[in-house]
Amino acid sequence: MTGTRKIVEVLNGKTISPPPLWLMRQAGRYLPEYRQTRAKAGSFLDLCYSPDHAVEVTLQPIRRYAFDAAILFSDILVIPDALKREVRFDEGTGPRLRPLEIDEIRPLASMPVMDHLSPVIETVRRLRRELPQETALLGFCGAPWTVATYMIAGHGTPDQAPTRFFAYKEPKAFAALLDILAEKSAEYLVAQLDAGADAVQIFDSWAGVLGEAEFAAYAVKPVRRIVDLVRAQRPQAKIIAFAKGAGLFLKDYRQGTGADAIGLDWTIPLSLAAELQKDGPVQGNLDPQRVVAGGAALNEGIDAILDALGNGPLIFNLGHGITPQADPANVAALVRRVRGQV
Ligand SMILES: O=C(O)CCc1c2[nH]c(c1CC(=O)O)Cc1[nH]c(c(CC(=O)O)c1CCC(=O)O)Cc1[nH]c(c(CC(=O)O)c1CCC(=O)O)Cc1[nH]c(c(CCC(=O)O)c1CC(=O)O)C2
Repeated sequence: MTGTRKIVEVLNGKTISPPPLWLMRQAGRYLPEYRQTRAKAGSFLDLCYSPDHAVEVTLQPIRRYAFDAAILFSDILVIPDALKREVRFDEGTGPRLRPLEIDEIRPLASMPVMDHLSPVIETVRRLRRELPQETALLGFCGAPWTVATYMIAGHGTPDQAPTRFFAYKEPKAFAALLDILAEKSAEYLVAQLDAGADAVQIFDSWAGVLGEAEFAAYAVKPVRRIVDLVRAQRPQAKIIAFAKGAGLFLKDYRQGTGADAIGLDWTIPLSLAAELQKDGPVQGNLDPQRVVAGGAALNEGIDAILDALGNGPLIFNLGHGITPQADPANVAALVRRVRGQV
């Protein structure tokens, strides 16, 4: 049945017109129905670990927009949470974790994560049963670099300076942390695939702060390790890798990581995107603020992407997650325009 899922077809290199689409963070705060469920669920992580609620919020944008893929409602920080880093999401201030000390790194290797994450895997299983047959189901994890930035600093930071500093001062310990995160993440992705995910995405959302040597060592190498570990167990796995802000470093990113498709943020020129598309599927890359602006800004952004990338293997998406300020009516307009229904 997966043959009829357009996103799986594109991940196999096929050009489909109009392109299939989904949006990062499509289940989220911009939807009133998400906010209602969120209010009932308790904390944000309670929502992530409650299959009933996580299935409900994942399905909400599918009911509204019939996106070609659902993305599992979870978060990249469930891995540190499973590693006992005491992850908390305070209202409006973003995540807080217990900052990692250097001597706490190596013991992480022997910590099991899958018991803690079993409710998320149950959510995947239920979603595959409840989604329309033609709708793909995507799983995901954070890339080791991006997850490490939260574990080292203990919270989000503007340019990940604490982690860049730590990596320069303690390169061996930092490399060990990235290795451990790659192994735990690969185990988590294989479980998502086995539970019914058609493909998985690896989010390296903070790759854009890395210099050339650091991008190779902290972004490409650990993601390649996840891809190799997953493919060693599930050779047919379809993997999307998204390194936000990577710019010209994307030229070697598909080959360097072994990913089937690469996600592009909105700062990637469409001329470069078209070059990258010659090597395989690309995903993106509308500026999420165009969805907030709506009107001509939204339409012009969509048209430029379809003109430049619509004749090759493309999964239409934003260049990063949809923001809470987006108007659901603008998302409906986006879907109609991408599908040529205007
Ligand atoms: O600012 C920071 O560094 C912390 C960011 C943060 C995270 N989870 C968070 C927050 C607070 C917030 O979004 O306000 C907390 C978070 N994660 C999520 C939500 C829901 C929403 O966006 O309104 C929220 C807000 C929760 C709430 O307040 O109700 C859910 C989430 N996180 C994520 C995903 C996967 C995806 O993006 O589609 C998904 C699933 C979305 C879906 O099912 O449609 C992944 C995620 N979580 C996170 C990151 C780090 C980078 C980033 O935020 O963009 C990333 C990767 C990424 O989106 O690029 C960490």
